[in-house]
Amino acid sequence: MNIAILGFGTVGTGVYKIINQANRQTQNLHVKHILIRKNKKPDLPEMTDDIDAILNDKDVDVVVEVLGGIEPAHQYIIAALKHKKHVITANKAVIAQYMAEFTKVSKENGVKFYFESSVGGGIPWIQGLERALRIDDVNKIQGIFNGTSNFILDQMHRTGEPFNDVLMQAQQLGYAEADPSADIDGIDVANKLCISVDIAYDLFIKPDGELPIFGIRNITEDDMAHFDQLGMTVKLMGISHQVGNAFDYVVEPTLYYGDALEAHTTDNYNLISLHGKTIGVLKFMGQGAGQLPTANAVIQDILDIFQNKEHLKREFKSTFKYRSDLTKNNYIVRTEIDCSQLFKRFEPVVRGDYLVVHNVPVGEMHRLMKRVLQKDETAFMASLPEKREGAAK
Ligand SMILES: NC(=O)C1=CN([C@@H]2O[C@H](COP(=O)(O)OP(=O)(O)OC[C@H]3O[C@@H](n4cnc5c(N)ncnc54)[C@H](OP(=O)(O)O)[C@@H]3O)[C@@H](O)[C@H]2O)C=CC1
Ligand SMILES: N[C@@H](CC=O)C(=O)O
Repeated sequence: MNIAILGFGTVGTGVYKIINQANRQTQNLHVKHILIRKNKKPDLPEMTDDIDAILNDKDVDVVVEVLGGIEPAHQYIIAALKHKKHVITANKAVIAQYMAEFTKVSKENGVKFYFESSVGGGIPWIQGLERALRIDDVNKIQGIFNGTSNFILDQMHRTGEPFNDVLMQAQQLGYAEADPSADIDGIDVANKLCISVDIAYDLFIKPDGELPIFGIRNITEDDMAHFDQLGMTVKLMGISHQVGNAFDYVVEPTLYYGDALEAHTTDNYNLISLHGKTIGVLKFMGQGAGQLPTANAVIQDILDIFQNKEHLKREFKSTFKYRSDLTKNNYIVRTEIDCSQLFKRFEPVVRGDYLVVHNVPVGEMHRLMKRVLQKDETAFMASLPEKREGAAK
């Protein structure tokens, strides 16, 4: 099976390395072309800067898109599908925007479009979700979907190092996006949550407009110490529920008690859960970012194509509507401004430097926090877990 890799950065290099180890079932895979940027000097014989040469090469069976970003990734994926090449991508940003188009064009051309590595890096999450959907409706998804932000929060918690130092380490380790603001501002989680929701509810939604997103850019060492005193650990979560004809989704920092599995998800690991009627809660854990785990998931997709393994068919026929008040949470807020008035409907209680508000519809909380951020751009918030007997809240 002949493969063309578009983009030779962290993931592209990983795919090349694993294929060239030719171990077990990868022995029949062969990298024929690697697309590099124009003006870049090729340092491997497979390298070319000519996308048309790749598209027009009849011997290329699979195109692996790991350029990142929206264009030209979108354009190249569509062109490859139209040239009857199977496409595999790790690029969640482009999938979240164009999942419906990619699905349609791949069907029309009788080729596969697979993207296991785009959500959860090396974790077989898409495959697990698709398997669950063979039997159950999945009506809740919740996950630590971003390796970089998890690495940052975990390192800050364990070592007390400042945010920017830890972010730099995540970049050096190959976990972060080319623009790491996608990791720390929750955009990457939003992309992955939307892809998961697209599959779970058979509903195509884009990560813009109504999806409430609050990232971890503003978290401080003092916040971490405070949460620690409360016996809690903070994680950046993507969460969606579906009830009747409605669904909701949110990306926000969330506190967990020390005995929750989420609290024990360290380093670049992700932990993604689904809920189905007969399976109950199913959790998937593994390295959510990094060269080899991500490349491993890319190659699993290539092997699925090689072995003619079908994935779930998507039709996007559901008519569920987004409801911003489907879930209500308690939240802890840190801001220098007095916002008791703003939150007066939600039983605000001042706890030292923090304000705790109760039973706030998620969409409303994010609208109110936007107003807080206009006056105090350093403000931070996190949702609180269900109260337990005798636990601090
Ligand atoms: N790193 C990870 O852990 C994971 C990454 N992903 C996704 O995989 C994709 C790739 O990520 P990653 O490998 O980390 O990113 P990198 O930035 O390391 O690699 C991308 C490579 O593609 C090159 N490139 C970009 N645009 C073009 C173009 N138009 N023509 C030719 N080459 C181009 C870049 O060149 P240059 O350096 O010159 O810009 C770079 O070498 C992204 O979509 C990312 O979100 C998914 C899961 C995990
Ligand atoms: N930047 C992403 C890479 C994998 O998707 C992350 O940190 O999770």
